[in-house]
Amino acid sequence: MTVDRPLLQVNKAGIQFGGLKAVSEFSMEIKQGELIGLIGPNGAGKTTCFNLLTGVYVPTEGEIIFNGERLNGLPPYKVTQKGISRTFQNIRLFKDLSVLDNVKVAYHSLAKHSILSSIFRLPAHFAGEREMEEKAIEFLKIFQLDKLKDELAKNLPYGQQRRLEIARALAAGPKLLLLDEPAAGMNPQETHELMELIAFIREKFNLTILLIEHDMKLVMGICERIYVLDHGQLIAVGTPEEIRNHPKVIEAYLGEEVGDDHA
Ligand SMILES: Nc1ncnc2c1ncn2[C@@H]1O[C@H](COP(=O)(O)OP(=O)(O)OP(=O)(O)O)[C@@H](O)[C@H]1O
Repeated sequence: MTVDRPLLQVNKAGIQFGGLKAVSEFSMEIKQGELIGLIGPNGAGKTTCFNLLTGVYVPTEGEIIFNGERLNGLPPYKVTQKGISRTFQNIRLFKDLSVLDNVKVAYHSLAKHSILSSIFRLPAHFAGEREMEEKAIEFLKIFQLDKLKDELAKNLPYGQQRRLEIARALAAGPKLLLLDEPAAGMNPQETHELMELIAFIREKFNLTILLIEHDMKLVMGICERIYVLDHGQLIAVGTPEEIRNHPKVIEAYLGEEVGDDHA
């Protein structure tokens, strides 16, 4: 399934906030279909990398090439349109909207019907709405949230909110999905189910996935390659086995467990 061409290429990208180089000379190459992990101790710069990739921050150095196009300077919504979707470390849902509407909002940008037909409520609008709703329910079924479609997002337990956020990110039709600590706050059973779900959606939607995760069992269990950041710098890239035994990684995590449990 993996095709031999980089979908994402990051060349020595970085960003400085005042005097602080939050990330510097960060390079990464991800091929279509890969499932890659991004790890590092607290404050290493992982979320900042996601913010650079998604247009939240404009890099002060280097470049980001996605699908052959330079992304530097594009606003987040354009980056999404280009095919990069994400979830957030602190879940960001429309908490007072229903589960179904949370997914429809994301799907809306892809809907075929025009604004004009929506305003005049032409038949195409209703066909578009119906199509959108059916599609949204399909996504919810994959995440076993379809029976909760009318529930307000804020009423869902934490693990389900995390799954809903992934469903919404997927509904935007990404080629590359960025997951920021998808297992945070989940119990071991939920984490195990999430691992299976990530593997499943990757196959089903022919996705490329980059995930930040502190749960080493999850990272080591599903990622093919892992990038390790420390103090804003890349200190290692390799297979889970290589990373587990990498002296710089062990040093960076000194006092923490880079084994099977939480880091
Ligand atoms: N907008 C900003 N302004 C100033 N400093 C920032 C900004 N965003 C991030 N930083 C700093 O950049 C560094 C990296 O932060 P980042 O959140 O990317 O780390 P992280 O690896 O995701 O950490 P964690 O695992 O704790 O979430 C930190 O020192 C942080 O304070």
